[in-house]
Amino acid sequence: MRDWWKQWLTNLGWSQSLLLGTLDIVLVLALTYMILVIISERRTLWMVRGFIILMLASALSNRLGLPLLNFVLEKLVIGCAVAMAVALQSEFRRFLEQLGRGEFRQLFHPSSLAVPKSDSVIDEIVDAVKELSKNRIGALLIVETTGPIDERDFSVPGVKLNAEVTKELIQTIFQPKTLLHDGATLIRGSRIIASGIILPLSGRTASRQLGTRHRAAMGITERVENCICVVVSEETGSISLAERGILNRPLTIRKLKESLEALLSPTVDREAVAPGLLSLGRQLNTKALVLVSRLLGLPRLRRATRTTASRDKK
Ligand SMILES: Nc1ncnc2c1ncn2[C@@H]1O[C@H](COP(=O)(O)OP(=O)(O)OP(=O)(O)O)[C@@H](O)[C@H]1O
Repeated sequence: MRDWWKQWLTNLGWSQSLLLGTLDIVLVLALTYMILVIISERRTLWMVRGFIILMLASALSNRLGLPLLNFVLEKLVIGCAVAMAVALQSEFRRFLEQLGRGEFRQLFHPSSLAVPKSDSVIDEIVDAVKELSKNRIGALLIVETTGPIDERDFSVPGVKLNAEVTKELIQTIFQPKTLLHDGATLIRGSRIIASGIILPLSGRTASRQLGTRHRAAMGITERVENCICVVVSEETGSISLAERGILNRPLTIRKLKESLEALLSPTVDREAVAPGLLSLGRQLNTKALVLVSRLLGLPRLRRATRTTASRDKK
């Protein structure tokens, strides 16, 4: 196989280096696209961009023959790589898991942005949490931010509900005498998907006061980046919000509402950085049409491009 490949490349002659060069560029582009898909947040992208700049600077200093600068930059690159591995551990974990499961398509497929939570859904959640906290009823809500969570990330997937999010339903679920009060409840968009979900616990050392409910919230949010958890303590009635394995507590109802609004609305920080391949294709198509219409001065083509652009905006 290897000999055949070598023979084929030799037969190609001068076009061999061109072919390999193109293949090299295509593979690097594919890798870059995959990284953008995995990162999926502009905030994190800046960090990766900074890292790439450092690597380029290190390569440049090597080329220019500046050994001292190169030495410092190389050490900096190694330090940053370790820091990034820690900071992006959930992304790395997801990447390795998808690779291990053989889900290659998902590696190139940006998780579609979830329907932004309407104010009414946030209000229903906040009102329910307020009542639960007042009555010291323990609760654990998982709220999806971008894209659905894979059920396999839960220890036990719970009981499917698929019901509209209302404060009455959330409060009813967590009443201590109901069958579903134990475990977590999953909210996707404006629907309650399931209840009685058992989550993986966080391995991080947390405050001694924190029991399994809080550690479960930390566990799922450090494992899955596209969700947050709202926790109401049964013991104290305090409210906590877990994001990326970090527990913010205690929160007032006002602070919880502000945080939910900030985290669940599609703001700049949560904007996807890698467009879907379809939308990428459509954008390229539009740009090509604009160029052709400008060159040829065709009014119809111009109108067509305007229509495509406005469809994209919608
Ligand atoms: N792995 C888990 N996944 C989902 N829910 C869990 C998990 N472990 C515990 N819980 C929920 O937490 C409850 C037990 O809470 P525990 O007292 O251990 O935690 P806590 O963090 O101290 O919370 P609280 O302040 O409400 O007492 C269980 O009854 C169950 O409903």
